[in-house]
Amino acid sequence: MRFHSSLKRSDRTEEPPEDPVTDVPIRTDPISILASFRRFWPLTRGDRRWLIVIFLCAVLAALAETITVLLFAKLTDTALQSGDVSAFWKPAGQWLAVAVAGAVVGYLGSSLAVWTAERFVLRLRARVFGHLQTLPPHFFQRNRRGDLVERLTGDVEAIEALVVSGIVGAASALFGTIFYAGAALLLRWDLALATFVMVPVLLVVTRGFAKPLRAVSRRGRAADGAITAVVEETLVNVVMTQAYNRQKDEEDRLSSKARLRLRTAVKAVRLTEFYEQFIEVLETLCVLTIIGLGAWEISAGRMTLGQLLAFAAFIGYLYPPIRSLGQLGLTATAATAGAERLLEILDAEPSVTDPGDSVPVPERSRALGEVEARQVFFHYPGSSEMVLRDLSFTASPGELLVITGPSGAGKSTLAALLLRFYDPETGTVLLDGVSVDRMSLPYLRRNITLLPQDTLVLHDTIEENIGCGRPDASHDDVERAARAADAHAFIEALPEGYDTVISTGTSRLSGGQLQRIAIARAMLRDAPVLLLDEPTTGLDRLAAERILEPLRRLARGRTTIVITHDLALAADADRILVLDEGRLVESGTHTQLLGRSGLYATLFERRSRPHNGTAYESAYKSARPSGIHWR
Ligand SMILES: Nc1ncnc2c1ncn2[C@@H]1O[C@H](COP(=O)(O)OP(=O)(O)OP(=O)(O)O)[C@@H](O)[C@H]1O
Repeated sequence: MRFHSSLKRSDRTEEPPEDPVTDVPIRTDPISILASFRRFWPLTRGDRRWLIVIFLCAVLAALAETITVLLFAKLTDTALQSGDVSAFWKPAGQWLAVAVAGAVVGYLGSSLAVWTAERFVLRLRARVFGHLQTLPPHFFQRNRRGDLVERLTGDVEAIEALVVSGIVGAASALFGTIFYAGAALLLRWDLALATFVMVPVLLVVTRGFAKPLRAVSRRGRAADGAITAVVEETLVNVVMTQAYNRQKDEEDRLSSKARLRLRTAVKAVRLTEFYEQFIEVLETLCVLTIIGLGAWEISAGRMTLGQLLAFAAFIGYLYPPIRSLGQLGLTATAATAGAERLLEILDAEPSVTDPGDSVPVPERSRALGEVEARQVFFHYPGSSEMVLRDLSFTASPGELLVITGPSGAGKSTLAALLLRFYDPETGTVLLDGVSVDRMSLPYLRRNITLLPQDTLVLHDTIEENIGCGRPDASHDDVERAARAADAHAFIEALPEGYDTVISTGTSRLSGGQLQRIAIARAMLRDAPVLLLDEPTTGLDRLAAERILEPLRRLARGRTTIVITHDLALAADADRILVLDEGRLVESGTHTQLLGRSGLYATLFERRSRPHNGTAYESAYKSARPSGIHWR
């Protein structure tokens, strides 16, 4: 079987060094503005015609501006200098008409630019979010959730500033530069050339600012990510924070990241402000040069006052677009920091590929539920430790299989392989005799229902939380499933019943009640294979017993694989597999395994006397008749 050995950046064993303050890996291979642009430009597909319209608007707006300056010169030289009021109306009317036309195209261009930019953000966010959801569990173990959230929000917008607003701004600045420079050259090419010497100075200065700004932006983006990560982690663990009086520690943790953000923000502002003021001084120098030269030319009779004012206006107009071109360079530089962070997500590869339509099973059909592992060897990407070794077993349709063993034996890893979050290095996992890597992922996962240790709750109503097991389910279906899961009574007792909104961490429901909601969801889903990962973890014996009856109903007629340390659950399994250090060391029924005096018997013995006594064992024995029986 195929193994994905071509590890991407995020999978490498050798991790890049981390920034000591932001805890974010430092990139050693920064990407260029052009490369960032090329990677994200394809996302503008579909809006390129609007970009052309925006460019046209920019051309027309610059043209309108140029014409108004020429009309202003005409007015000065005719109506103002001669004192002939009748010469005022025509150029004034033309000026107004051109100004209105310029305002209309300006409005159109700006609105379209914002619309296009927002659509780009939407698409990019959807792309990154979509890709994120295909990534394997170990990607999320290595990246802090809050930092990923920041990438999806702040970094996405930074890239928009490069790709859409960037080129729109560049086009508008470029057309402005061409028109105003052209008009200045036409008016007085010699004077114009004399003032243009500032341009190379401007370019050199902009280049000099780009590198330090890029470094400071990268640290700023990383600090934003670190702040979001700390807030997110603190909110998720708020109970622990309060119980351990860690509020001050959490505040300090946030403050250290916020101070870094402050330092980088101040440094960035200082850099850009210094740049701005430097350009202001250059501009003033330029205007003074024009006035000096112009006064000399007027006194020699080679220039009219109107021409001088128009010329000065063109040069004055010329600087903002040149300056914004320079600023765009800085914005683009800052955006590459965001691009690097997003590409770390987009370049991370899913650990499995979906064969999609080339499935060897009828896509709509329901599997029979035979699950098999054949000589499976597996280690996690980026780790050389073999977690599963030569593992083979078969679970027949309808069979109840319990997988147990010491912590770290590889039980949850086996579940991850059955659901194909990973492919084995060698060996095969099969459903109904077909290797799982030959069937589409939706088909495979539709046929296996996972009930994980921590009940997965959507921030939604109970109705939706159960109903998402089968999207076309009616309220009656939901209620039937809830009754079968022994959840109906407590749901009905809630003031808002099935419309009660629940969410992870803030739910009003107990662990056992949440489990029963998850069981109802699984009932609706009605998959032939059921994978239960520690279904009784976190529940006391009474609550555990209470969910066993609905679990038993759920398991009926399905292949059920229960991963558990709770050997009370193992008693009625058709077969128990005992894993140790990734190997299958024992297999048999509860009675057979106890008789062998091997690892299972030892684990059972140890778990039966957790408090220097036999309380658990006697409770277990007495509990058996009431609810521990699966069948
Ligand atoms: N993402 C990962 N990357 C590298 N190693 C991992 C990863 N996840 C788990 N492991 C390692 O794989 C081994 C098996 O872990 P697994 O969670 O499957 O054990 P388990 O039997 O389910 O343990 P427990 O009963 O405590 O849940 C452990 O040594 C663990 O450290």
